[in-house]
Amino acid sequence: MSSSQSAGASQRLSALSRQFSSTPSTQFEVKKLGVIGAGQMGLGIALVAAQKAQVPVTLVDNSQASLDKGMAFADKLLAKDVSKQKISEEIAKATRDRLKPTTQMSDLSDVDMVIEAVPEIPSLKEKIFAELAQVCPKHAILATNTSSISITRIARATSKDPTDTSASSRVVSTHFMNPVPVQKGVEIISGLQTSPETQAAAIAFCEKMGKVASVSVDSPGFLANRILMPYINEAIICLETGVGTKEDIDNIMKTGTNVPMGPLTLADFIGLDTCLAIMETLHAGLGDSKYRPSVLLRQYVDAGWLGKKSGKGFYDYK
Ligand SMILES: NC(=O)c1ccc[n+]([C@@H]2O[C@H](COP(=O)([O-])OP(=O)(O)OC[C@H]3O[C@@H](n4cnc5c(N)ncnc54)[C@H](O)[C@@H]3O)[C@@H](O)[C@H]2O)c1
Repeated sequence: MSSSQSAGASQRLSALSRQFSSTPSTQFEVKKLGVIGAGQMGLGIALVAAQKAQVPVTLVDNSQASLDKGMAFADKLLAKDVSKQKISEEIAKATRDRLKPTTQMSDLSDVDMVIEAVPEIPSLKEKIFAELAQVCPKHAILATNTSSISITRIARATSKDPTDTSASSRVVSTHFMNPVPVQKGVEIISGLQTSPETQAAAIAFCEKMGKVASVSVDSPGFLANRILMPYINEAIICLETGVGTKEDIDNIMKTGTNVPMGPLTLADFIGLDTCLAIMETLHAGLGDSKYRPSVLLRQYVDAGWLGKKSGKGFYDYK
C-alpha cells in the first residue's frame, strides 16, 4: 500500500471511529427483524435477536429442509438453556414464538431491518440485495453477514442507477462471529454509500442483541478474517506439505496460544467452503500471493467435505 493510500484508509477509519465513539442515541428502532438464510449463522442471529432484543423475526430460507433443520436446532438450543437453568420455560417459549419461518421473500415487506446470511457467493448476495431493495420498506436497514465480500459492491446491487443511493445508503455489514449465541463480537462495516445513520442504527441493534461492536473500513476480509483466515490457511498448508499431523497442528496452537480450538477444528466449524471463499476474496482483492488458498482446502471443498455441517472435514462428525 502506498503512503497516500494508507493515509486515505486511516482518514476513513478515523472518520468511522468518530461516528462510532459518538454514536448518537438513534431514533431508529427495529420493531421487526428479517433474517435470510436459516443456516448456522442466520439461525443463530434470528435466535439471539428473538431472545435478547425480543423482536419478532421473519426467517426466510429458499429451502424448506433448511428451515426445518434450523427450527429443530433452535428448539434444541432453547431446551438446553432451560435444562441448564440459563433461561426459564416462559422465556424459551416467548423466544420460539417470535420466530416465523417462511420460504417467501415477500414476507419481508414489513420489517425495519433485515440481516442476510446466505452462502458467501457474490452473485447470490447481489441478487438478494436487488430484491430486498424492492421488497422491504423504504426505511429498512439492509444488513449483510458477509465474511469478506465488499459492502460497497453489495450496496451497488440495490439499484441500476449508481447515483440513486436511496437503498444503497441503508446497506451495512453486521458481521457476527460464530457461534452467534456464544460469541460477543460483531464487526460493523460501512460501504462507500452507507449513511452514518445506518451505521449507528446497526450498532444500536447489535448492542440490543447483547453484542460488542468493532468498526472497520470496507477492505477485503475486513479485520477479523484478514487476520484469522491466513492463519487457518497456513495451518492447512502445514498439513498439505507434511509439516505436522492434524492433531499436532491443532494441539500446538491450543496449548501454546490458549485458544479454545486449533485452526483445523476451527476451519471445520466455520465451514471449509466459507474458508475457501474468504481466501479467494483476500487473494483477488489484495493481489498478494501470500493469500493463495491452500490446494488441499480446495480439494476438500471439491470432495464435499465442508466440515461439521457436512459430517466430514479435517475430522469426522458423524
Ligand atoms: N460460518 C461461519 O463461521 C461464518 C461466520 C461469520 C460470517 N459467515 C457468513 O455468513 C453467511 C452464511 O454462512 P453460514 O455458515 O450460515 O452458511 P450455511 O451454508 O450454513 O447457511 C446458508 C443458508 O442460506 C440458505 N440459502 C441459500 N440460498 C438462498 C436464497 N437464495 N434465499 C434464501 N436462503 C438461501 C441455505 O439454504 C442455507 O440454509 C456467509 O456469508 C458466511 O460467509 C459465516
